[in-house]
Amino acid sequence: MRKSIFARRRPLLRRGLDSYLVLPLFAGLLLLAIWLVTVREINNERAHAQEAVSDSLRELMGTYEAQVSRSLDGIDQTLRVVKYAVERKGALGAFAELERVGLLPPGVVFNVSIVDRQGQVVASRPRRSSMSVAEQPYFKVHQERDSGATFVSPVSRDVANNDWHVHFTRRLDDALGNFAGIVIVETDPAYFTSSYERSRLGELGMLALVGSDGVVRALRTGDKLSFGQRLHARQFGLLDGVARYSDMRELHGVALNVVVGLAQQEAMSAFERQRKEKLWQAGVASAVLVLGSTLLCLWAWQGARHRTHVRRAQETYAAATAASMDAFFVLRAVRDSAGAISDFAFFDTNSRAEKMIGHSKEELRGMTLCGLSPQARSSAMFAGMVRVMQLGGVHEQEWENNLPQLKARWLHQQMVAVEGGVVAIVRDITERKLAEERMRHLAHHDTLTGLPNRSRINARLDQAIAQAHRHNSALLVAFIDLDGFKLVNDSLGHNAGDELLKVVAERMGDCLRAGDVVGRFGGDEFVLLLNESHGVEAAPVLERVREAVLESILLCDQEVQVSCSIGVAVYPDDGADAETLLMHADTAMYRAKDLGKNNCQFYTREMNATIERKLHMLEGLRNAVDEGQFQLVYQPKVDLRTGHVFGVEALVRWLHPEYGLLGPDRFIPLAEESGIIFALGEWVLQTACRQNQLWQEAGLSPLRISVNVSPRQFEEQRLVQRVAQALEESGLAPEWLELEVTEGVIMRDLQQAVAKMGELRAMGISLSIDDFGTGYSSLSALKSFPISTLKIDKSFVRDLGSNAGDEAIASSIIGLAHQLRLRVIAEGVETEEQRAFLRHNGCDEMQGYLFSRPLAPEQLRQLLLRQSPPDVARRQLAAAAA
Ligand SMILES: Nc1nc2c(ncn2[C@@H]2O[C@H](COP(=O)(O)O[C@H]3[C@@H](O)[C@H](n4cnc5c(=O)[nH]c(N)nc54)O[C@@H]3COP(=O)(O)O)[C@@H](O)[C@H]2O)c(=O)[nH]1
Repeated sequence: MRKSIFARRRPLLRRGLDSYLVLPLFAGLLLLAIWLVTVREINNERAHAQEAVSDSLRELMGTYEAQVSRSLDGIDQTLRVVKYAVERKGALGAFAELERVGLLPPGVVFNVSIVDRQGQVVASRPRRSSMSVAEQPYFKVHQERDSGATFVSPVSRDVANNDWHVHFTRRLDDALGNFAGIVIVETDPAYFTSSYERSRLGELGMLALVGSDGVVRALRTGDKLSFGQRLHARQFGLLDGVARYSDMRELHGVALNVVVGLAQQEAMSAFERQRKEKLWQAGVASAVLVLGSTLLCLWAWQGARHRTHVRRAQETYAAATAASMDAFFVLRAVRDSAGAISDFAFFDTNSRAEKMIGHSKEELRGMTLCGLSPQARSSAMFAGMVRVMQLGGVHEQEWENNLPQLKARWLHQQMVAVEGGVVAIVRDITERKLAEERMRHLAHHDTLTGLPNRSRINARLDQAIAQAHRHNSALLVAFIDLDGFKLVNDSLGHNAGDELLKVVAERMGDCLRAGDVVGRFGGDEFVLLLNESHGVEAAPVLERVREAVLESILLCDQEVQVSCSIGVAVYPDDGADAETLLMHADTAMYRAKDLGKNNCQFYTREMNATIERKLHMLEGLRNAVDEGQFQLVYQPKVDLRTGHVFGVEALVRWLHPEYGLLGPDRFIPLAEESGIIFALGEWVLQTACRQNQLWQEAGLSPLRISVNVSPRQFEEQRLVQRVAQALEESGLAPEWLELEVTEGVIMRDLQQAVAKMGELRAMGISLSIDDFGTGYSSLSALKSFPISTLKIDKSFVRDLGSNAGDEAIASSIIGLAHQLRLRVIAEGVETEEQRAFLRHNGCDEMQGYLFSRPLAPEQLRQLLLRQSPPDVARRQLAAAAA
């Protein structure tokens, strides 16, 4: 069941009043009231009952007293009548007289006797035999005392028949007033209790006739009759173990008391019944009350406990949410007349939410979501909340915020349905989203240029192929490789290289049409995807790109110029899938390189033949060293001042079994690429050293032989070791060996290069920088090179005499070299004009076709002999003839 969180906290007093603590108190008071009323009623009932008992007693007493008084009056009457008759007629005639007038009492109840002064019964009714009562106390009382009153004796046995009787006696006097005997009226004691009525006295009621002497004349309790016992008035309250209400009254004119008693048990039985009934009712009411209040109390206690939990949970929630990094919104659903959710009203928020929304909690409490932001109704947030209210449970979603009131771009929202509304936990995930975007971008883009990377280009190419297929249009895939980038990178450093790539990337981008794509494939390789839909040709874009790349760039305060080689494959003619198109574009690009760079080539099937040839060459190259297919030619180096050959440059040739004699440009890059350069370079080094040593041993003037060292060769760890080995094996002195390295090779890792050059220099070997001017050596770096010669690249020499720029460069290099105390050699000197310029500008040495092409060893030997002094030449010729 959903809990409502919209209930506000109730006031303390109300919470206290209906709390489980008040209930027992209230129940206790009610219980007390019940019992007070019950006890009071019982007491009242008791009082009424006791009053009724008193009334009954009084009534009984009245009745009993009247009865006994009547009986006693009758007895006394009889005594007086008999006395009168005796005193008038004598004892014997008295009864006859009385019987005649009917004044004698019935003999069944009373015995009447006349006793003479000796105590002898002289007459009796009913008749009995004579006997003496002289010893009886009642006779003696009258004999001894002259009293006209009736004496009532305690119950005693009759002398005649042994029956128990109460004796009432009166004194008889003679004419002189002397004692003349007594008159006795005796009766059964039961006579005085015969009026016992069960209906009034109950089973245990009491009637008694007691003498003033305390001796009981007759006592009836229920069916039991007794007499003779002496009892005090208060003892009648508890006889035979039965408690009774009793009353005693003295009879007038006779020393007797009448006593009536009602058994408390019987007299109060109605009351007791009622009392029990009331107690039972009160007991039941109490039990119901206790049970009810206990249950109620338990319920209230549980309720209070639950409220406490809820309160604590709310307090915890409030504390937790207040400190939370997430924004909490408690929103109550607002429904329209049809019951549909039309809005959400703010109910509660935390401080993070206040910040996010720019309103305080108090301000928000009076607002609705759509009231705050009308766009909210169409937002993902609103839809999510409605959904969670309909489906329940917990829902999460991320959405891009379009509500200007929320100060976040991306939000993560977790919603929980509660009774009547939702709790929304909202987190600003803008930073995470941006980071993800960045990550996504990085995964698909090149960090340096920001262009799509290889994986992205592949994906875009797949899309572009699909689109071209759909539209039945052509797609151009251009593979672009920068020419000379390596040189810039190696010479000016990686930062300059990076800058160059960024500029080139930007320029390429500027050349594209809408819908074209440029990406960086890695290193200095770029790929263009150009659509040729609707007959619009893409070739002009390629030309624009080529020209844009060719524009010079200022890097490290130097103007640098690079070009690019472009290879193009066209969908669907050159391939139907991305891989094939890229492969063919790459092939075309290599063809562009082969054709002198800075041009664009469209893929043709023949290009594959070139590639195949290249592979074939590579295969042959692997065995060429072992099979002795290489040979060295030597180009003389001439002193410009003397015109004498002072050294030679060893240049390698490959006598290919199929293709004939191949120049180094055809196989050196392949050897570099494949690593065969290590073995080939070692062979060149050893062969050159051996040849030079042979020439020297043949008596020719010693020459310094120059050997070209390629970049990978120079970087190899074992270079110094290999050089030392070549010298050792050939026996050539180190001063007759020179190694030529290019600027780019040195600049690639300047520190290590300088260290390695230092090692070689220390061995006594000379070092020169080849193709100087085409790299980007800094002057400060140049100072630290342990070199002896700079070689001016033939590209600057070619136009000497006609190109002022080249002339300026050449003369600058010469001046610079001399300032650094280096010798300068110019290569590719083909004309007298060039030689004249060089000589005139102080160039020290030259090599070129003007003087000699590269020569086979024997040809060179002949040339050297020609310039040797005559005696040396003669010796040489003789040696040759021998
Ligand atoms: N790592 C190695 N590189 C080598 C080796 N042998 C040669 N090479 C490098 O190959 C490049 C081409 O060399 P090559 O075809 O031999 O051309 C050289 C000369 O023939 C040429 N040259 C000399 N004089 C002239 C001239 O007057 N005009 C003209 N057009 N060309 C001329 O120049 C090349 C020598 O250049 P350089 O080395 O810069 O002095 C070349 O770069 C060689 O370095 C090798 O064994 N290992």
